[in-house]
Amino acid sequence: MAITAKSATFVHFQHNKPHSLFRFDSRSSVPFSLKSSFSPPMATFSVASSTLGLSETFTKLKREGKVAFIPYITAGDPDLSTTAEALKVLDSCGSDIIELGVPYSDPLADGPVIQAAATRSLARGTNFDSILKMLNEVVPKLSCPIALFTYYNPILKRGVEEFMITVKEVGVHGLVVPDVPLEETAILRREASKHKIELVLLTTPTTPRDRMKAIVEVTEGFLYLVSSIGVTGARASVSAKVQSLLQEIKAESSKPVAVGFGISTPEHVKQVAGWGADGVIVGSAMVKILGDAKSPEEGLKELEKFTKSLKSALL
Ligand SMILES: O=P(O)(O)OC[C@@H](O)[C@@H](O)c1c[nH]c2ccccc12
Repeated sequence: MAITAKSATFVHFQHNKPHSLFRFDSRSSVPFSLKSSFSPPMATFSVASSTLGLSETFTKLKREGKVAFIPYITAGDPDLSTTAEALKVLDSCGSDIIELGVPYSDPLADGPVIQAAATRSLARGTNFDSILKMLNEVVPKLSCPIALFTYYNPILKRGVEEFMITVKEVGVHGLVVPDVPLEETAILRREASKHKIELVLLTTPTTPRDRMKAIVEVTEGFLYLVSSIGVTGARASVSAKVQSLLQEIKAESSKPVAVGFGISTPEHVKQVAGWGADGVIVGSAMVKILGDAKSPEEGLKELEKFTKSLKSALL
């Protein structure tokens, strides 16, 4: 299904107005009535994570002359026990960092595949506490770090400090909040660094250079370079602009840069790594496999095959 501005309700990343990362298609403003699934913490967790953090992972890979493979999946789709197994599959297939999406009722930056996954997951009753409970059990079995992916409002709803404490307790290393504008990251950054959570910020092909520099300055773990405007979703090709964007960013900072949006084949992975990316992020193509499968077992088998095919492009 082609992602059109209307269906996505979201035209492209807004870069010059600080109020939001995203500009909406005026014909379809997204209602902010939240059906969010967050509730106050029910349980406490404590697990010391023995894995490396995000930036340590990139430092290690750089030393080995390798590029990070970073898959994204939506928690609770098709269900949380399958998510737990999928995390182990992705880890065992050589993922270097895993992005785990917290399903949300208004995923503005997501294309149809991930939006549908979030809807299915919420419909099954997935909520933040059940995700934490699953992570508390699975993280100690993983060798790669988890970067939690959530929209801003659920964090605000839970309280920034409480959110950071809780995710740290279950062993999460990183956090990506795609809809928090740079001007509003101060409190997030303060609480994240207090609890040793690496807050990853995003830049896009239309972010002005001075704004990109400010974002690169404060991002932790790595910089997420969005390859193309629009929403998430597998694309036939990755914009060649990424190559010059990577050069521009690397002229400003030695921080690792991982590229996402549209990457869905081994050729894409090889191409983006060849352009100088320190990491390659694949989301929708992974989510689609789990969402389309006739059973969780089939989904996990297909996920393993697909992940190995992409990872082999980096070896
Ligand atoms: O789905 P893609 O096109 O492979 O892009 C990765 C993307 O899914 C993942 O990083 C992500 C999921 N939701 C997001 C919202 C904004 C930016 C990025 C994301």
